[in-house]
Amino acid sequence: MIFPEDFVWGAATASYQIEGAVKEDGRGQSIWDTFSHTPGKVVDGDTGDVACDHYHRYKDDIGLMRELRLGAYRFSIAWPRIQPDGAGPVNPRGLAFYDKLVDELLAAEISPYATLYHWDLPQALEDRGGWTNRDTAYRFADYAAAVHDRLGDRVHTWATLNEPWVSAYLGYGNGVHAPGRRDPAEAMRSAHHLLLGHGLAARRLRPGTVMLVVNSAPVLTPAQVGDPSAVPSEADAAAVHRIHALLTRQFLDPAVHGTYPAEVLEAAARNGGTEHIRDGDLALINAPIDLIGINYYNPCVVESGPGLPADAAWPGSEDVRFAAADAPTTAMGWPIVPDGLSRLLIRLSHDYPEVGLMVTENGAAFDDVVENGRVHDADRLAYLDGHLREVWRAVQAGADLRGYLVWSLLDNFEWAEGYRRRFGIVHVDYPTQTRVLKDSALWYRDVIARNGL
Ligand SMILES: CO[C@H](O)c1c[n+]2c([nH]1)[C@H](O)[C@@H](O)[C@H](O)[C@H]2CO
Repeated sequence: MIFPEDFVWGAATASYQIEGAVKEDGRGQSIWDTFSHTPGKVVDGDTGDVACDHYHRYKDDIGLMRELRLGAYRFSIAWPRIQPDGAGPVNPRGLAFYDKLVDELLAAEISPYATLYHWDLPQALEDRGGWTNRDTAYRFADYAAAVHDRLGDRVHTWATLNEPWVSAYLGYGNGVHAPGRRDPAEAMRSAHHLLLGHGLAARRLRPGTVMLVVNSAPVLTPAQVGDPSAVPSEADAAAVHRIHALLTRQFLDPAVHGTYPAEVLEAAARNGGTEHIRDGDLALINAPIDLIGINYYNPCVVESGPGLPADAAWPGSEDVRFAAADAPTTAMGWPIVPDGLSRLLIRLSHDYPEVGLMVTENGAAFDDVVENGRVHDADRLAYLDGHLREVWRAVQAGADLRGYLVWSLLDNFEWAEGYRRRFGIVHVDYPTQTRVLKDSALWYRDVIARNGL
């Protein structure tokens, strides 16, 4: 299975998950600093205070990327390093870190892909309402412009947001993520303001390549997981359609087509109203973009559940049951369904033919053991192999798929799960910060060298 000649192979990380140095060089506090230091929010009371100490070890980590022959590295920029309070003058020492990071990547012949927002909102903005406050969208666009002004001569691929659904619905809906608020109406307002920030920022990142990164999944009934030809009941089909609208179309329809699905407007009307959606907003959100970044881990399995209330993370999910899939699971409990990725990519290439696609995250957590300086992570290697075969199938089916970025380069701070869940193809021993290339990393290096499987 050989991929197109210009197919991009890379890896992804995010600032709060790997950098550490949370009080260094003028960095301000983020909502994840606040959240992780709040007792009971993160497993084992873990925080990103040190993480992988990437802020100090980035040159060595880029050496590992070069050893793996990565073509691209997707990282995120910590807004609180650039504007400690989320607005106003740029902190030169914060920007200088990314300046050096980018130069080191270019020296290693690795293309820098910068994500501007991967969840570490400056706490000062949260204190003024965070993403429930429309003004935050405008602050985000100013921040994006300041970063682009400094790095845009060398960074040519930009992601505005990482997974606005997660930011809105886990941050403001069920509170599992920072800032830990639990209000469906606030979640829906936040989703809209995140999209507004995306649209305002996208216009200020040209002439770069601009993408919106979304967590997405094929929404399937339990029977469809193993049998794509399974015919759902009318009620189950309606549940699938509605959840696909809430999970994926809520973000891609406005960004690519300048419209909201009716299901989203109906959910908003039942959860706080739609006054936050002002005339002209959708035109602002619908800024031209070049790519949709797809973060895929597993399908979303649903069936009708008459009488069930909406899930707090899913305003509008009344009468829907989120079901288990008949499949093996990762250490996160997520079902392993590789063909879900090809089914998703082919569907999105049909729904949004105007833009290209890139897999910006795919990977798996398994419990790793270091034996004689090696990590034989056969389960992660099998997961990646199975999913890459589906990426290849999607390309053969005509999807305009530009590349694949594995999540993640390094074991890192896995949000509310802390450090107990390891997604890296490189093992990190946190007490010593020793890095070890897992078998999956050595395998991935060979995939890249062959440009295929
Ligand atoms: C349903 O999974 C989401 O799409 C998702 C999974 N993941 C993500 N989003 C985030 O973008 C990463 O920061 C996480 O570390 C990573 C692993 O949990």
